Amino acid sequence: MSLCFCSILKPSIPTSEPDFSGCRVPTHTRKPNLQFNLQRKQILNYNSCKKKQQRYYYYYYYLRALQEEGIGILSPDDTVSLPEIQPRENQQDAVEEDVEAVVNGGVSGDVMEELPKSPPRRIERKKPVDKEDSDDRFTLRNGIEVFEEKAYLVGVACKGDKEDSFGIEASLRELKQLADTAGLLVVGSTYQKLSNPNPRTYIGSGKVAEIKSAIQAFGVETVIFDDELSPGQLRNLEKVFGGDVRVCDRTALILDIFNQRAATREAALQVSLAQMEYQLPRLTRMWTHLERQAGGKVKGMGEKQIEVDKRILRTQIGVLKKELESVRKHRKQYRTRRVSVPVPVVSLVGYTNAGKSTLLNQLTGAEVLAEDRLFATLDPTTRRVQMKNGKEFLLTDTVGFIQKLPTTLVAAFRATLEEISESSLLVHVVDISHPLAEQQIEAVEKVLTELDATSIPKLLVWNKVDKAEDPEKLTLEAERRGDVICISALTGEGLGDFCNAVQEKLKDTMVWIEALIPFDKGELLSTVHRVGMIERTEYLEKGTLIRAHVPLRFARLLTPMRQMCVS
Ligand SMILES: Nc1nc2c(ncn2[C@@H]2O[C@H](COP(=O)(O)OP(=O)(O)OP(=O)(O)O)[C@@H](O)[C@H]2O)c(=O)[nH]1
Ligand SMILES: [Mg+2]
Repeated sequence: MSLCFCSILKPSIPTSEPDFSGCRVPTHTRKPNLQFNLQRKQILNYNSCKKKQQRYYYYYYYLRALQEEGIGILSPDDTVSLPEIQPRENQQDAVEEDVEAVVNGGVSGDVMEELPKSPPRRIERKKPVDKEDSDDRFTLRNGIEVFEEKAYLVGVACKGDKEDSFGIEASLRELKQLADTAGLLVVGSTYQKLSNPNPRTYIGSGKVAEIKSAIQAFGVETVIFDDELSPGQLRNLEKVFGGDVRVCDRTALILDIFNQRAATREAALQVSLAQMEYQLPRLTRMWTHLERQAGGKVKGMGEKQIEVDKRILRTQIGVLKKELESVRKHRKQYRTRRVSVPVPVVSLVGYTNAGKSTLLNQLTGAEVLAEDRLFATLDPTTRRVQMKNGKEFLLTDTVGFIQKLPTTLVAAFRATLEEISESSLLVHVVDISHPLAEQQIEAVEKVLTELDATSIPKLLVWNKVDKAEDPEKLTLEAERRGDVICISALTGEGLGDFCNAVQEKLKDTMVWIEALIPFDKGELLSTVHRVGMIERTEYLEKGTLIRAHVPLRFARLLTPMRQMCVS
């Protein structure tokens, strides 16, 4: 996994070829999916990585990224040629390391059933054989071979914390899913109940010691906290856990997933910007090595460097913002064009993995990626839905929400989410088979409030009824409530009812008009049929008299004909 604490600096990968003899060339030779800051990612990973094989892996892809296109922030003299390193002959397959799990670990309370138990306290794990241990952990993700870092998860349940309706165990389960999505290998987890988080280390000193022993026992490379840590807490924890262990939080993890998945220029820019803004107060760690290398003799050198870095980072944030602005201008023009077509826009919103993209695909034949992973969709996709009765509306798939969604990301995706705020109707898709469906609904409502989208009419949809324990009971409950539709986006069940419900809801968002449409404006009449709801038609001498519900924008277009009617 490559946590994207994007390096913003001139790369410090040596331009002369380092000694990688005996290292394995990545087996997947597919073209790496060049992301906006892939080079920077590889450089930082290279620098923070101690294992020779891993370092070679990052070096290899860094060079490939350079060779492919030369994107990123690099000066021309950084270009180096790909070293010709022969893979070793008769390379042995990885040898499974024998880790003996022992009970009585240091986990307080019952953590997730499916997560491995806590590490042994007393029994020391055999020291891993570097190469074999690494070889086993190369996997292919999104077309890029990545190294699965070993991760350990940590949560804190604060007493009297009403906001955390998910509960610490469910929240950690979700964090594990996020870690899986990011390509990490979760080896254990723990949590602590506290009245207040420790301002220095977030968790108590006993828990810190417990995690330290887990790090040694499992060879943990990354410790992930379920909540956002302050830069100070991050620094202190890294100090206690030791220089090689990376400490990060949920926000950094989500940012990394977004970074891996950003497919369009706008998404890549948004994520890069959010990463840099997240990175700015946390720069310290990258330069502690200067102090260490100098053996303390040139104290303060790292500190000066941090100031320089911060300045560079701020400049780059400015550049990114400008670039993003121009991309957004284009998007706005496109949206304005679309607005001139008076078809109502319906947006799918909901918790990540609820089935939004599957629903869009079922209704429109779109081929949006839908998979059992968190944050499969980052960019909005809009398609036209044609109903059997000839009516139509535009359906937009959007990025999924999650509890504890970092405010930086909500802000970063605000532009993309403008799609939502300009919709006539929001369809809130819920995975009703999920044990925490209610809590997920609340989390989505919270984000919608942050986005000022509460005034837009909503339709609640219970998806995945086919997967629910008692689908019949759910259907009865939905009928009793009257404000929710039961569907299965996967099997297509209930989609007819869904479209009718959308139509009904859209009607509430339309305005009532009476207009006399001249016979030579036939196309206007057919538009009314497609996007509005005609209740009465009368053929008069001067044209067709209609009484109908139409979208507000379209009503404006019909103003002259509405006046003709009055006269
Ligand atoms: N059993 C069942 N599975 C479903 C249904 N709808 C979606 N899924 C599955 O749920 C998983 C997530 O579906 P997506 O459509 O990608 O979910 P999404 O809401 O777009 O997720 P993000 O893009 O991550 O926000 C996929 O594996 C789908 O096949 C359904 O009605 N029934
Ligand atoms: Mg999706």
